[in-house]
Amino acid sequence: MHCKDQISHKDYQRSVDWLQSKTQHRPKVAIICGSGLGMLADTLQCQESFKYSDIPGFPQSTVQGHIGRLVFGELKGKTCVCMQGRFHMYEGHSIYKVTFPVRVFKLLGVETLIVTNAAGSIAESYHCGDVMIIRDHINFPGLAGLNPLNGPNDDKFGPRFPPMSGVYDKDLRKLAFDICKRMGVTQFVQEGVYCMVGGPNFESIAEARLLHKLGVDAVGMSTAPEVLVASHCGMRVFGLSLITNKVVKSYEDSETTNHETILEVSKMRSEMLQKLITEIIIHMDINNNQA
Ligand SMILES: O=P(O)(O)O[C@@H]1C[C@H](O)[C@@H](CO)O1
Ligand code: HPA
Repeated sequence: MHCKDQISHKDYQRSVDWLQSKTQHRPKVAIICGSGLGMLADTLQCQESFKYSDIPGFPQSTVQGHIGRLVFGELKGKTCVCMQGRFHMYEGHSIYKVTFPVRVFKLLGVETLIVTNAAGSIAESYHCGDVMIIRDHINFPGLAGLNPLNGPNDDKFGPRFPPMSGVYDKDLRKLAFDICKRMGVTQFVQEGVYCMVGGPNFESIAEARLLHKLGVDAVGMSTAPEVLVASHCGMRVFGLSLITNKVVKSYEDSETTNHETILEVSKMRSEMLQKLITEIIIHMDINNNQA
């Protein structure tokens, strides 16, 4: 990855101009759907959708379970934009391309970003099918210098040295938990630390044990770069991990992880997740339609 891959303000604006010429929707909330979780977009009313391949500057989704469409619409009167499929570095995209849509959302007027992902559990108490409200993250690629904010800082988006404490909005986390109580699903709900690794391989046992020692609750291959860029440009961030598999931490355990099982578990819980996210959006303060 080189800073030469960095994307200019003009390039983000080109994508924004294209989208605004095609849709009247002016979203305040953006949702990034993780592996197998794209069905949420299908529940939007008054939908208008665009294939990534048609949007200037957008890369292509290549992972199964990531459809590759940007869907605009309303959830109970609140205007949203939903990524049916995200980009991962392991697909070969630069980290700037992975986070490209987030800055496009910012320029479209989005104030709140909701990120979802499929993740493996490191915490002993977690089960497959649990939903983890993300309290914080460990960004391994970021710690190693692979950061979407590398290169000359664009002050129009945010400061050179952004803080990363308290990124996952406390009020939205509380709102989500209260909604889970009302939905009667708290037995499936956790709150914890998500760790991003580069992928595309799943973890070795020694790596899984290391993550456990570091206080990681769930591990995945996305989310942190998008959250970083959103937070840098002042967006409010809320994140959910769907626990799709248990990460093997014992040499006696012969179980292995695969993407197909991950997609099956995502499917199983997608309805609950859709309901939860819809309720969160309905109940969050949104300065709707005042672009
Ligand atoms: O986009 P997410 O983070 O939901 O995708 C997860 C991590 C890998 O991309 C893939 C592994 O099955 O699912
Ligand atoms: N490890 C990394 N990424 C993942 C996993 C996992 O176990 N499950 C879903 N995404």
